[in-house]
Amino acid sequence: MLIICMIYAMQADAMDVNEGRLRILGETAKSHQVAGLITTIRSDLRVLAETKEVQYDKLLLDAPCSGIGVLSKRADLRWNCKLEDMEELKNLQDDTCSIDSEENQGRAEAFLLRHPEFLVDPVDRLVPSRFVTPQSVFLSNPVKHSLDEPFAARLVRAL
Ligand SMILES: C[S@@+](CC[C@H](N)C(=O)[O-])C[C@H]1O[C@@H](n2cnc3c(N)ncnc32)[C@H](O)[C@@H]1O
Repeated sequence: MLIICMIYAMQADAMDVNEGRLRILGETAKSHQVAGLITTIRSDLRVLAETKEVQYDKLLLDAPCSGIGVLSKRADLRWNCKLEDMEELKNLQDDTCSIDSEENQGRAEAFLLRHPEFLVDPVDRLVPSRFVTPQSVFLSNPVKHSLDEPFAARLVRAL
């Protein structure tokens, strides 16, 4: 739901600068009876990346993008996070609501160039083959498939 969901054992830390989004997450978690598993943290991810006081094994990044994959609903034009801030991680899932390859494959490829210790974890065992690109990441067509999250890449630290 939020920009990142950091998972440690059965616990998840959800971080966002937007208090309203965190409140909605808290309410949703409560209604699904998993509130005890999620800690919401109001913070700027860039600050966390600089202090590096916390380390996680897995991270789901739903970073701000142009949102052009869901233009019928909204357009979030900020792009505040840098994938390279996540270099301490073992697993990273990068999702966007965009159909712009520069914001999708372009970001993942640039990260992999800077971090050769990471590899793409192929998504073909997780989603139908029509959503799997030759680079083994998830890509859907919002018009054709009526899905709001057009892109996802799973990156795993190999070394
Ligand atoms: C694409 S939206 C994620 C929306 C979320 N998946 C949801 O369904 O509510 C990106 C989120 O990143 C948050 N955000 C933007 N810059 C941030 C930053 N520097 N640190 C933490 N959160 C940030 C925004 O407040 C926004 O909620």
